[in-house]
Amino acid sequence: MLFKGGGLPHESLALQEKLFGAGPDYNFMTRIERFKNSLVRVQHFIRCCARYNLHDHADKKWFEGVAFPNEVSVLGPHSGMFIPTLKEQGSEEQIQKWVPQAEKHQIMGTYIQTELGHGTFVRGLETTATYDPKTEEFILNSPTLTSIKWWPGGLGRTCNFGIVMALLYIDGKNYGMHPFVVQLRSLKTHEPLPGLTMGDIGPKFGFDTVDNGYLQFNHFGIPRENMLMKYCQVLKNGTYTKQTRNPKFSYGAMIFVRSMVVYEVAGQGLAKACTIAIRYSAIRRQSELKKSRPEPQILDYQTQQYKLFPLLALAYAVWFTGVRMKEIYFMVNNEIKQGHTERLPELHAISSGLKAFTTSMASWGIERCRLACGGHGYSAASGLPKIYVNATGGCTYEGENTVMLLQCARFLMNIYGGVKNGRRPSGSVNYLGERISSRCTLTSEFTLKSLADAFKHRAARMIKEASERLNRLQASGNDPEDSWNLNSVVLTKAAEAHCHYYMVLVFESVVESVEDNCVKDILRQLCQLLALCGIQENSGDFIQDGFLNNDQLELVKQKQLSLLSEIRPNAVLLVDAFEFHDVQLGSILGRFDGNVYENLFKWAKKTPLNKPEDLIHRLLR
Ligand SMILES: CCCCCCCC/C=C\CCCCCC(=O)SCCNC(=O)CCNC(=O)[C@H](O)C(C)(C)COP(=O)(O)OP(=O)(O)OC[C@H]1O[C@@H](n2cnc3c(N)ncnc32)[C@H](O)[C@@H]1OP(=O)(O)O
Ligand SMILES: Cc1cc2nc3c(=O)[nH]c(=O)nc-3n(C[C@H](O)[C@H](O)[C@H](O)COP(=O)(O)OP(=O)(O)OC[C@H]3O[C@@H](n4cnc5c(N)ncnc54)[C@H](O)[C@@H]3O)c2cc1C
Repeated sequence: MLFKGGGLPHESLALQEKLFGAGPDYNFMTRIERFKNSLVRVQHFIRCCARYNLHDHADKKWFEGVAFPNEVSVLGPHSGMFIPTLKEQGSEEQIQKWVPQAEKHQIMGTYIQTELGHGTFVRGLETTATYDPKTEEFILNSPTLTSIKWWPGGLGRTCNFGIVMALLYIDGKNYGMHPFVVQLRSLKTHEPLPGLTMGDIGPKFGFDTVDNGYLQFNHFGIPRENMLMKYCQVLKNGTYTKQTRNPKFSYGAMIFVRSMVVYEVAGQGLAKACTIAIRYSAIRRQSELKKSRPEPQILDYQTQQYKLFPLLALAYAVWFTGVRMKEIYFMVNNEIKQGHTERLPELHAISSGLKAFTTSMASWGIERCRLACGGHGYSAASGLPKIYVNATGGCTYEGENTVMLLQCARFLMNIYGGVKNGRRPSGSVNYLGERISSRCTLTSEFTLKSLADAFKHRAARMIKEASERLNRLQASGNDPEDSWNLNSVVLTKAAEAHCHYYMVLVFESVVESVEDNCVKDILRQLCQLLALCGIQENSGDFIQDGFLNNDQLELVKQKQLSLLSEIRPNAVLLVDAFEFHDVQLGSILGRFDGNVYENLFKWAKKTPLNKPEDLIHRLLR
């Protein structure tokens, strides 16, 4: 109950739905079968929402976790981007018009921004929306090959609506990127409307159950009322008005999804992979530890613990950080709604940074879990390939990770520059206003405070050095843009150090808040392990300025190893605490009942290659 709290009733309801738990095995389906099967579950999910009166977004999420295990359905872009953008960027009238239809799934939408030629560089997008005061329409057009919209989830076959990001032109003047609600397909025939060329972009690394699509506009007219007008308006006569608000408000949908991805994608993905690998390591026996004794569980090998327990600690850390990220998002978004925009830059920076930092760590961690499962980890029956291909998409979508780290670094450089000019930082960066201690106080006790302080020191130093290096590059004659590029590796590392510190701090605060002493002790061990592994893996960063000395590094190593033995008795319980149902794990290796071998054998017998098939038989005869 540490993790799920109020969500359990909805999860249990979903688990009662036969259509979700049973059915054909995902691994034996072709892409088209996977897509169709997902659509069947989407329709059933929609019926369940009506039957069980599920309106609240969080309640639906619990349900979705069972209905679409380890995959994104077309409901992802609809409920994660289309509806939130309508709500955040639409006027009251527009919200009244579209949101109820969208929430009842009478219209299905997606978020259409990326183009063939540009994804990262939003200001480089080329799709135009030209206002015609005579017809009171915006004419959407794709002027070049590279302006064809490319990637939006659900665009290929499913969605009949979309929010299209396009450059607004009035009277020949470019007003920049704006969001437009566009009907794409007939509500009767589901055919694309005339003036639109659209379809699926083809097979991908993962995301098989989503029809990511392309869309080309050929002078396609939409009513004036379809530009989302909360922040900017185009009047009938073509007059453009805007509130004196931050132009980056039109990027709001991206901040929302980035904030959610930390928990939904990185936290969940890594926790599932750890559950599978640790449960399996308690079942699998191999080799000899002692002569003439039974083969040990592979989880008893120190090297196996060294592979998996730091990932378990990381899974807890990312999970807690994801929960905190969601809270911050809703808090700051409420402030923004009330006109207080001061914390928007910080929200953008921390959501960009954490999205990048945690999805990269989770992808790397999921792959290590697979390796830790040996041969059976390589089988689709482990469930790990599916978890990996879907989670690793999070490193790219919603802002490619390097680019996101650089956005975070940009904020850190601004703040650090301000501190140099006497401004006091606050929130997640308040430590940049503190004096950096030059010596580490770490002792063999390894208090969580002293560990967090070590990460604070590392982040503050790396940010300071990145800023000073930037200044030096400029002082030696490089222009600001070249200096930035020549410093960008250092900048991304500074941003990572900041995010790492943030994650350790969140974990520490969770441990401190736990009242049950037994749980607290176990979580403290995990938090210590997370921090100690972080120090060891990045030891250069901690010793470079003499902050940590060799004796302290030796202590770090010793404590790390002793924690492995201390965590071992609780390891399986610690993954059970995530409370993933077998349906959600989709893994034979990670089954709760531990009945791995019998089920692997049953599963292999079902593989389609074992069925009589004429052509294969003839070729082999
Ligand atoms: C319930 C939801 C669950 C969700 C769970 C997820 C499950 C999965 C579901 C669906 C799966 C897939 C969804 C994927 C959807 C997509 O991928 S949609 C497309 C996303 N595209 C991107 O993310 C593009 C990335 N690029 C950008 O964001 C920007 O172009 C850029 C930030 C890289 C640069 O923007 P630009 O306008 O050029 O800005 P700069 O000149 O660099 O900076 C100017 C200042 O603006 C600040 N800023 C930038 N972005 C924001 C922002 N979003 N908010 C606030 N402020 C921003 C920037 O820091 C600069 O500030 P200063 O001048 O003060 O330094
Ligand atoms: C599974 C999936 C789902 C998606 N869903 C949607 C969707 O629903 N709607 C939608 O609109 N889009 C969607 N996208 C598109 C996605 O948002 C973009 O692919 C993403 O933002 C990355 O942009 P890009 O493809 O242009 O990468 P690129 O920018 O071309 O990245 C390639 C390389 O260039 C580097 N690079 C680029 N710019 C810089 C820079 N300024 N500084 C340093 N390095 C740089 C990157 O770090 C990277 O290594 C989806 C993508 C995927 C993979």
